[in-house]
Amino acid sequence: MALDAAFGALDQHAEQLKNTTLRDLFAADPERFEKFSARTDDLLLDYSKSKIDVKAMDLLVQLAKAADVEGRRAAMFAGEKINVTEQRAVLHTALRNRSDDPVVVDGSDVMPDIRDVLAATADFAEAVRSGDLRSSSGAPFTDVVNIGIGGSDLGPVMTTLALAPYHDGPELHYVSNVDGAHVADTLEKLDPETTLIIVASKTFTTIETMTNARTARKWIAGTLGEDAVGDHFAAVSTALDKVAEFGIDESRVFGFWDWVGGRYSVWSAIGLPLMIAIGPDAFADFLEGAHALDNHFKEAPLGQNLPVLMALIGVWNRDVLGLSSRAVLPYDQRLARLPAYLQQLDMESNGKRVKLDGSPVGRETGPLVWGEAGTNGQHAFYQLLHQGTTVIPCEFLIAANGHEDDLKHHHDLLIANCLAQSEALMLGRTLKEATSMLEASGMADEDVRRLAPHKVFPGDRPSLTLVHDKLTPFALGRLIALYEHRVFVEGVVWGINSFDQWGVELGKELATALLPMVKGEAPASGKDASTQGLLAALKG
Ligand SMILES: O=P(O)(O)OC[C@H]1O[C@H](O)[C@H](O)[C@@H](O)[C@@H]1O
Repeated sequence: MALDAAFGALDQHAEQLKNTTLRDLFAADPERFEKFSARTDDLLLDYSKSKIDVKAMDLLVQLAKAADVEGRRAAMFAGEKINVTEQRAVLHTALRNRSDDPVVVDGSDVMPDIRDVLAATADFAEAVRSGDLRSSSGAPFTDVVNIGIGGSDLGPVMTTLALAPYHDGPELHYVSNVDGAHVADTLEKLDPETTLIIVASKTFTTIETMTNARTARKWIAGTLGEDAVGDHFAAVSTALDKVAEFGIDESRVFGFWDWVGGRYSVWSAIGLPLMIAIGPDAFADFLEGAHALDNHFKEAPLGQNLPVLMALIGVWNRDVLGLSSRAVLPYDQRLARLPAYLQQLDMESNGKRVKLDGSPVGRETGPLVWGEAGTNGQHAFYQLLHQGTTVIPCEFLIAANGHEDDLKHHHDLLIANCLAQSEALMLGRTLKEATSMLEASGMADEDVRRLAPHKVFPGDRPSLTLVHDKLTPFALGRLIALYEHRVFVEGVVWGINSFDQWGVELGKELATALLPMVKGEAPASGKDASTQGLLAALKG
């Protein structure tokens, strides 16, 4: 079936399903959970609370076939240059390839280089952790500051928090924002004598990172002397010449390659801060988890393939049902930064409006991704999820076990809350149910009539739930890879390039042009009236 026809069949089927609620679907089929859930090892995806039936899933799998998801998947793993606008391969999967299989780009196997850099980062991380690597005054490093932004920040930040129970190295800090408050607040707490700075930037040109790196350099040189700088800096980049210009010794520079997208780079040397925090062995488990999911993605049939299923439900919600956002709701405090991480992964990848050939997509593409850790979100924005006029598909994440063995009662409450939310969104509460509930409380009839509409929940609101055993390094690696491949499959179905990010360029260009005007070195003439007015308000 051609892609347009596959979409057409889905649109038609959605029309037929329009008047069937999730309540109806559950009432009609006691085996709905078995039919619409899938597993790989201890990772379970429950998609039964999505507005789908068997026919919708069949049509969605046909859509995936029509879009040649299988062919595109094979092309990605094989190192073909599927990032066509930048003429690059897309090989973050090679970074966590734990098999002996070669991965060939431009005729040569990239695995030996990957293994070399991984070994070098592991040696460096071990030396920092053990205290073998010393500061300029001979002290072991107690603190590490990673300076980077976007993909050179969010992955390490998110995973460092997620794996807090595995930390046994120096303390990690992250500086990303060009706002001087970020670097100032971070460095203020630290002793330069025992602080190591990692400058992480794929391009080594990003203005935020370079500005923060120079400020940190001044902080070290200003307190410990210019000669101390070399002992207190390391770098991660693909632009080794630019790192050398900055003055970081090449023995402390860890490279990666243009076929690693920034938002897919946590598996590369960009993961160095995480490796310093949890150690190379736990970092290897993290890679193993991602590799296991890569194998699942490659091998499982489309209808049992977790990232494919998540993508198809994503396309169904966004494109067929027209739901414009999705909320990521991890019931895990240590995944508090996952929504921010997924915002870059998903929205930078699939926030596109033209296809590979430059023609308009003609359908909806990537949704707005947002979220917050449960249960905090429940006491903030869930009101809108349950009773607002906008339907927002939710994605719940929960582990069967926490790390706090003596606080199991907390975890039971966490699970109960997580399940209650998806149940409430699905079921809702009818006017009849609200009325009888109020009547049963002995309320006067007039008050019942007045209050009942406010107690109605429309329900029929879709959600996915991901369950796993425990948030280990392996489980975290697997979870991130799951989302990466989900984004990939959605991008393939929409026919877009998920691996470039031209949309971030215009703002950068304009900021560069505005800087002399902000500094008062150039007139603001030629700017629109609003920009001129704002400049005047800020700079007088
Ligand atoms: O690692 P860098 O080259 O410093 O890039 C950092 C980030 O900035 C860019 O503007 C892109 O939007 C991101 O994809 C990237 O991760």
